[in-house]
Amino acid sequence: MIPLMHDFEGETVLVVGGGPVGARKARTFATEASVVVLSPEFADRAFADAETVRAAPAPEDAADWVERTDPVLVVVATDDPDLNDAFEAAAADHGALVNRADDHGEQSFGNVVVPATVRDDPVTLAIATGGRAPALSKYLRERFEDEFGTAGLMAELVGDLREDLRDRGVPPAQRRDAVRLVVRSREVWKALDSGRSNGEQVARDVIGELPGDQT
Ligand SMILES: C[C@@]1(CC(=O)O)c2cc3[nH]c(cc4nc(cc5[nH]c(cc(n2)[C@H]1CCC(=O)O)[C@@](C)(CC(=O)O)[C@@H]5CCC(=O)O)C(CC(=O)O)=C4CCC(=O)O)c(CCC(=O)O)c3CC(=O)O
Ligand SMILES: NC(=O)C1=CN([C@@H]2O[C@H](COP(=O)(O)OP(=O)(O)OC[C@H]3O[C@@H](n4cnc5c(N)ncnc54)[C@H](O)[C@@H]3O)[C@@H](O)[C@H]2O)C=CC1
Repeated sequence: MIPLMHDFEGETVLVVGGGPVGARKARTFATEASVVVLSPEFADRAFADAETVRAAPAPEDAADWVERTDPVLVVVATDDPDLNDAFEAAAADHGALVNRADDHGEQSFGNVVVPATVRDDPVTLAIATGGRAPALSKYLRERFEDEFGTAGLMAELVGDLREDLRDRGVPPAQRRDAVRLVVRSREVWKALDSGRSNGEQVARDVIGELPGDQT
């Protein structure tokens, strides 16, 4: 499977099933999309600012609910496999993507998997195990969060640096070398722990050491 990024801003995501898993997926997608959670009962969990709709659709009602809510993605997270099948089919008919929380097998076209995600804007790191060991995805996410808590700051710093070097007319090969030096520099990472301006200062020192003729 090949990960791709999807922009859900301004879109609707329908989550079917209000258990702990439905709640987790609702929180994931509510960071960007309008989320509707459809379920007869809701677990005592946070659903972020998702709209919760109390209903217990039967499999034959699935198409109606999908038409009515018009989602680009349907997350199927009930404990009823027949109902999950019906919502998967309705999503496909509607041209929406589908995420089945109860399936770790080979995914057909239009079926997507939700990875564990490290987010430190503008950095996004997605982790998956081909459905084999989601608990490992979670553990690796926690490790990366601990290890690279300043990745977002580094991305901002490097983004500004690239623009600055471009504006100053530095040729592409030298710009690339400079950027590579900065992102690989332990000193810059360390300096970022005490803030952006420290990181920036150390980055400038590191670039100063760049031989002009390096390719
Ligand atoms: C295929 C996939 C489909 C999908 O949901 O997209 C799927 C499927 C299933 N998960 C199951 C179980 C668990 N899932 C988690 C946790 C997460 N599961 C997530 C994704 C995925 N789970 C996709 C594959 C991702 C990959 O490739 O790794 C994460 C990463 C993202 C998210 O869901 O938000 C999130 C961590 C979020 C985070 O913290 O960052 C835990 C850990 C825990 O709860 O502590 C357990 C219990 C331990 C265990 O069973 O391993 C079961 C069995 C259910 C049962 O036995 O009844 C199935 C169904 C099956 O395997 O058939
Ligand atoms: N992908 C993942 O990370 C994981 C997936 N799972 C799978 O996801 C499923 C859901 O997990 P949990 O939330 O822990 O289960 P759960 O049993 O706590 O929640 C199921 C939810 O579905 C709702 N539901 C029942 N009938 C419904 C209907 N007609 N329409 C809409 N909603 C209905 C229930 O009210 C409940 O809120 C499990 O059956 C399991 O197969 C479980 C753990 C992790």
